[in-house]
Amino acid sequence: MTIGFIGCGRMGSALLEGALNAKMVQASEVWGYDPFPGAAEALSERLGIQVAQDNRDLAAQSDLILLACKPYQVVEILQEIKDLLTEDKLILSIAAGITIPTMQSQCPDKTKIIRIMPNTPSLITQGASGIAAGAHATEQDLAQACKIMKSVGLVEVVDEDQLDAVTSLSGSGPAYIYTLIESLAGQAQQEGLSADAALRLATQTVIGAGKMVEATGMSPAELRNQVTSPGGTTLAGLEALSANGFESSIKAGVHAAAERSREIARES
Ligand SMILES: NC(=O)C1=CN([C@@H]2O[C@H](COP(=O)(O)OP(=O)(O)OC[C@H]3O[C@@H](n4cnc5c(N)ncnc54)[C@H](O)[C@@H]3O)[C@@H](O)[C@H]2O)C=CC1
Ligand SMILES: O=C(O)[C@@H]1CCC=N1
Repeated sequence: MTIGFIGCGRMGSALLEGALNAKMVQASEVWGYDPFPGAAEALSERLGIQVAQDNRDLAAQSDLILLACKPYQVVEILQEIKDLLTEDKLILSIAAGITIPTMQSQCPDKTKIIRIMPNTPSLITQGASGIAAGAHATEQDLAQACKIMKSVGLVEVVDEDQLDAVTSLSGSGPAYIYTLIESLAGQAQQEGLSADAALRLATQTVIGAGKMVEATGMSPAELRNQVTSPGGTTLAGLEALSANGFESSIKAGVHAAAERSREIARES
């Protein structure tokens, strides 16, 4: 099997490295193309992959073609490689908001397509991705796509219409958490901590709380109760958060991102 990466930017190179680490393929069976000078060449020097001359060369060489370019480039690139898409090839796309029907409409009738919504922690193998298969993709195709994504983190197989929710949660979510860390650390500084210590403590608190949910199997509500003593500091903090709209702000943020994802899909 050969895998080609159309776009060797942040996400493309992370997934490429993940596929190699998972030993799905040898470096000599991986192709990369990126018009940005040196992008694919740098991966070739570091990891030993092959550099394609252009997207057509890459499509001809690859059994599995992973679109890791910007969303607005997907249709144009599929038009460019359309005549090379034989029935055995599998297209994977991580482009936000570009639906399987939109991609299918640019490809030969039976083209196998799988759509993925990853997130940036995939760059450090801590990703959380949603995966949805198109009508012509087989169970084996889905298993291959899952294997690539599992090499960089957690994977949930979903229906395509659930990918907007995945985008609004785990796709955009790292940005919400960075904002949370910034706010926690910023206020702790006001309360007397140094900037560095506040950032370290805020970051580890987010990591530790997430790992508690994962490791204990307890619900977030049960874990919250363990922290909250009657008449204590946590209760005072939680009440102030609630009075200032914490939960409703988060719900509004996730909803706005999901709506924007649906809107981008309609426009594509
Ligand atoms: N950054 C994020 O949080 C997430 C990004 N995505 C999706 O991942 C995709 C890639 O995003 P990033 O890696 O963050 O962007 P990036 O800008 O780092 O990478 C995109 C790459 O595509 C290359 N490119 C431009 N024109 C091309 C062409 N004609 N053929 C081949 N390659 C071409 C660019 O030179 C660039 O290196 C996007 O579609 C985005 O929607 C999905 C989930 C999360
Ligand atoms: O902001 C965006 O549109 C992309 C999709 C998910 C994360 N970044």
